[in-house]
Amino acid sequence: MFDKSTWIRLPRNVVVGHGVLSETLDAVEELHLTGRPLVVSSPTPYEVAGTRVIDQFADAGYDPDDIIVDEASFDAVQSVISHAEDVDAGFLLGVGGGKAIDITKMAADHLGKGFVSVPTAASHDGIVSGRGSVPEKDTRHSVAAEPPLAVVADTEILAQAPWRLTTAGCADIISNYTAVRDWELAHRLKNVPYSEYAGALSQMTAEMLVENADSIKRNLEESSWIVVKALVSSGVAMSIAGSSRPASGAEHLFSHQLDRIAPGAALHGHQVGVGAIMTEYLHSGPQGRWRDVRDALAAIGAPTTAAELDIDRDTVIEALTTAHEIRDRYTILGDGMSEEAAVEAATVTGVV
Ligand SMILES: NC(=O)C1=CN([C@@H]2O[C@H](COP(=O)(O)OP(=O)(O)OC[C@H]3O[C@@H](n4cnc5c(N)ncnc54)[C@H](OP(=O)(O)O)[C@@H]3O)[C@@H](O)[C@H]2O)C=CC1
Ligand SMILES: O=C(CO)COP(=O)(O)O
Ligand SMILES: [Zn+2]
Repeated sequence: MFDKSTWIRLPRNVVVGHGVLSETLDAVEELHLTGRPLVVSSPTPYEVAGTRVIDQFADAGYDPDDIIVDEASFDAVQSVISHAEDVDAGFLLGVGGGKAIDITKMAADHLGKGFVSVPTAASHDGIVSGRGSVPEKDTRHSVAAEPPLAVVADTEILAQAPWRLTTAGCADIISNYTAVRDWELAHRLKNVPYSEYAGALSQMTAEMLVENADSIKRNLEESSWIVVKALVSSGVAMSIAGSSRPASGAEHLFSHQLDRIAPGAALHGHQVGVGAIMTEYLHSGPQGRWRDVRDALAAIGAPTTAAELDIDRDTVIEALTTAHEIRDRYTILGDGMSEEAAVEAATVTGVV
């Protein structure tokens, strides 16, 4: 008997373009959401976009409330949940980078309330995904969360954000190459469920971004357009898969481990990009495609070395040799790299 079933939860409205922040109210009203809007943001995005979103709702007769979060943690999620309950929020808008958006989608999931994603940086592919990524002690959880009902991505705002945030988003997409390789490997070796559609979409998204690398330039708003479309596409791949597998493999485990050992040193996207150079080397060997990954990152101006991440050699080696412990996700790292092998991979690829 055929007894498979799946839920693919995708946004209804994806609004992308110059000045579309002013259409947030329209995008929300079109969803028939009711009650009090709660804007969840972090300090800079609050200034850049949060206040304008609040004003829009206030002018339209809503009674918006807001809360500022500083870190991606379960405590922060809990504080948003408590605040939303206190003010009787009807729906939540996450305004910011990956941190604010992840916290909001997890809080909305717990509350059973609608969630709207308003990215202020094209820095990560969690803009659309129904996953939240949160560190806790020695591990990092990829949690099922409320996918956005609508996404409002204003390319004017994204283009005005620091350029390094955009190159981080590009690197998060380029890392899909190795994430899909790891996923295929886990399927073959460990019978992990694999979705051909999600894998193909994720890989195609990375290929299209690399093909468009020449058009991704500082001070060019069209760059934000190209990158945010890729981030949306990658998030859709995660939604189809029902996991972050299409966009998160060993290169993400390496980055998550860096977040523990060297917190705040570099952006998520930049770390996973450098991780992808080394994990591609592990997949395909010295003559393999790791140079293509490195060159694609270099072409868009993302870091390709530990020094560019502001991380020292020993930290890279420690993160590589311990990354497999972060979570139960089978990757090319298997049951762990020896120190000698980690030094070899990081040295041959020029990361250290
Ligand atoms: N759920 C998922 O599927 C995914 C989740 N992620 C998660 O997302 C996070 C990484 O996202 P990222 O965006 O890099 O992290 P942050 O949200 O921490 O944003 C990075 C920095 O950019 C600042 N910022 C954001 N927007 C602007 C702007 N318009 N102008 C100036 N500064 C701005 C933030 O300011 P401030 O300090 O004030 O916040 C912060 O300092 C990680 O926690 C990662 O795990 C990543 C990919 C996928
Ligand atoms: O960053 C992600 C995809 O780009 C997903 O994060 P996780 O590794 O926590 O699932
Ligand atoms: Zn990522």
